[in-house]
Amino acid sequence: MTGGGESVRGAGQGPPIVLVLGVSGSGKTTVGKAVAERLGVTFVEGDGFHSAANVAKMTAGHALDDADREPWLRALADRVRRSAEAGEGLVLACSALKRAYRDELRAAAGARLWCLYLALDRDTARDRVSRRTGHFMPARLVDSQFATLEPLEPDEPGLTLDATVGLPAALARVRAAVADFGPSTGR
Ligand SMILES: Nc1ncnc2c1ncn2[C@@H]1O[C@H](COP(=O)(O)OP(=O)(O)OP(=O)(O)O)[C@@H](O)[C@H]1O
Ligand SMILES: O=C(O)[C@H](O)[C@@H](O)[C@H](O)[C@H](O)CO
Repeated sequence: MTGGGESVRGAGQGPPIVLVLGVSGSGKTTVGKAVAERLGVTFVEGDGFHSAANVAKMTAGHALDDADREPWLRALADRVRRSAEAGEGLVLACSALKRAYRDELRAAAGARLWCLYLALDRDTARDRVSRRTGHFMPARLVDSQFATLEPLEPDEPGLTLDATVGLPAALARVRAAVADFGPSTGR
């Protein structure tokens, strides 16, 4: 897999601040929770920071635009900054589809942001989202997610992971990247 190519250790001192990103259905919540448990750090669900208006817009089948995402990203950046300043680790599940969105979160985290990009094909994303129950995101918005997506770039510390590999393999890949982490996160 391609990706930033740096280990989490390369992301700086202290416990990691991991951004799990990708389109809807890529498994950010599923993988992010497992990674947080593995690292022994707090998991934060980015969807929980959307305004009611944003959720209503997506539920009605309309994609968010930059203006809709701006207050959401600001709130997430504040959350990330709080952990960074406290020296705490964090796993944040957040679509972060554009490079500029990730740059905003990276600025809030200082050198400690490490990106786990879950790369998924469109058909699988659509299939997963349409089968999922109890979630506001309609499958017809999956195309807009791909239209907006800017994949992880080589200079962004992190890892690009095939999102179809399954949880055990995903965790093994992350574990390899975080293997050198210190006692505050290692298990
Ligand atoms: N590796 C996987 N293999 C098969 N199914 C998966 C995998 N990862 C997640 N799923 C399933 O795909 C669906 C979407 O997963 P999840 O909710 O974690 O994605 P997400 O990226 O957080 O989505 P969203 O951004 O829409 O909240 C869920 O039903 C989940 O069980
Ligand atoms: O930036 C966005 O378009 C949104 O964050 C979406 O990605 C949704 O929140 C998510 O996919 C729904 O679960």
